[in-house]
Amino acid sequence: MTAILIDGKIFAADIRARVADHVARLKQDHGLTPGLAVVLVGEDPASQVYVRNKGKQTKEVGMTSFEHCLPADTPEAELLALIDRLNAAPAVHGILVQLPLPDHIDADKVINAIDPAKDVDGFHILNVGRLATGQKAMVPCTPLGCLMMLRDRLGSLSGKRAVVVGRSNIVGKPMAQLLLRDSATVTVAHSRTQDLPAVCRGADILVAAVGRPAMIPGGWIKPGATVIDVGINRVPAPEKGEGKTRLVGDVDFETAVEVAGAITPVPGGVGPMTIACLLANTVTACCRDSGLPEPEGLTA
Ligand SMILES: NC(=O)C1=CN([C@@H]2O[C@H](COP(=O)(O)OP(=O)(O)OC[C@H]3O[C@@H](n4cnc5c(N)ncnc54)[C@H](OP(=O)(O)O)[C@@H]3O)[C@@H](O)[C@H]2O)C=CC1
Ligand SMILES: Nc1nc(=O)c2c([nH]1)NC[C@@H]1CN(c3ccc(C(=O)N[C@@H](CCC(=O)O)C(=O)O)cc3)C=[N+]21
Repeated sequence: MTAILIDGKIFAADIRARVADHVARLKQDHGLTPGLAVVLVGEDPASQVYVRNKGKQTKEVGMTSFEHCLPADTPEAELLALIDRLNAAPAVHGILVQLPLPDHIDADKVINAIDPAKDVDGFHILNVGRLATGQKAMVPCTPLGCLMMLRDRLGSLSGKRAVVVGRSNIVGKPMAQLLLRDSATVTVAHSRTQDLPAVCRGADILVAAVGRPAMIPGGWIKPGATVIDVGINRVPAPEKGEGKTRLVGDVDFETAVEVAGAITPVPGGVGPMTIACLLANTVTACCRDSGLPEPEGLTA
């Protein structure tokens, strides 16, 4: 059996087109342009690439992109002062502070300083609490993208057995909340989970968000399961030449594709959806801010 490939690139392009449509209407009917501010502290090359990509895609859908790249030794107080300014800026509807932050900065403090209405990452404690209690929230982009692909693939998730491997605040926990909200039976596994292979084999829906290259082999997957691979791991690729690397997920794609019913590839799966959902959240934030109807089908 060979799994159906869930193409995140095509899916994300469709979301971006719908976002662009809504942005055009906001401009035409209300003279509004949604704005997204991305803040990067430090010079991590991978993060710089992501920030550049986000800026490019933000402009492509007709929104305004504000980029703030600060040196790695920026004092926490200075970052907090920037967030205050962005909170107060009417042209900024969404704020994203790229994680991880340098060690001398308290990430929780920074995240909770963002106006919850502009928290397009959905990491602010108020949005986390709203999601957990079923109130209208800003939903974290990566889990939101995964949920959209799962709903598209499976229709209803009700009663399905879902296993999320990983319990981070940015992926695993909000993913579990979204699956629970759609009435899946959810198990959250992590580094202390006993007999992880058996836990995974029970999953109709398996979401891998660990950060360990190809750690989940086909033998851990229930035949026909839907597998969402969130992992983004850069590994050496000597076959491409000396010093070259390639991206792999947390799932061992070659063996998993033989067992799963459907699977997301890496790259080209969850990653592009994350950025598309960030743009969607920014439009949603802009509409909520102005008391206008939100775009349909772009929120959880
Ligand atoms: N595609 C995208 O858009 C995005 C991709 N990512 C990628 O997703 C992956 C996960 O990211 P993130 O959630 O931030 O990572 P974290 O490092 O914050 O969390 C990793 C989780 O995996 C668990 N874990 C680690 N080792 C094992 C193991 N051997 N068995 C079972 N569980 C284990 C940890 O358990 P414990 O809590 O017990 O330590 C932890 O809960 C990374 O590869 C990251 O690059 C992240 C964000 C967006
Ligand atoms: N505040 C905050 N919010 C985030 O959402 C956030 C963050 N910090 N820090 C880092 C992680 C990681 N992340 C990715 C987004 C897109 C791709 C992506 O587009 N990946 C492409 C490949 C890109 C490449 O080739 O390098 C793909 O999978 O096809 C990957 C990873 C968002 N994150």
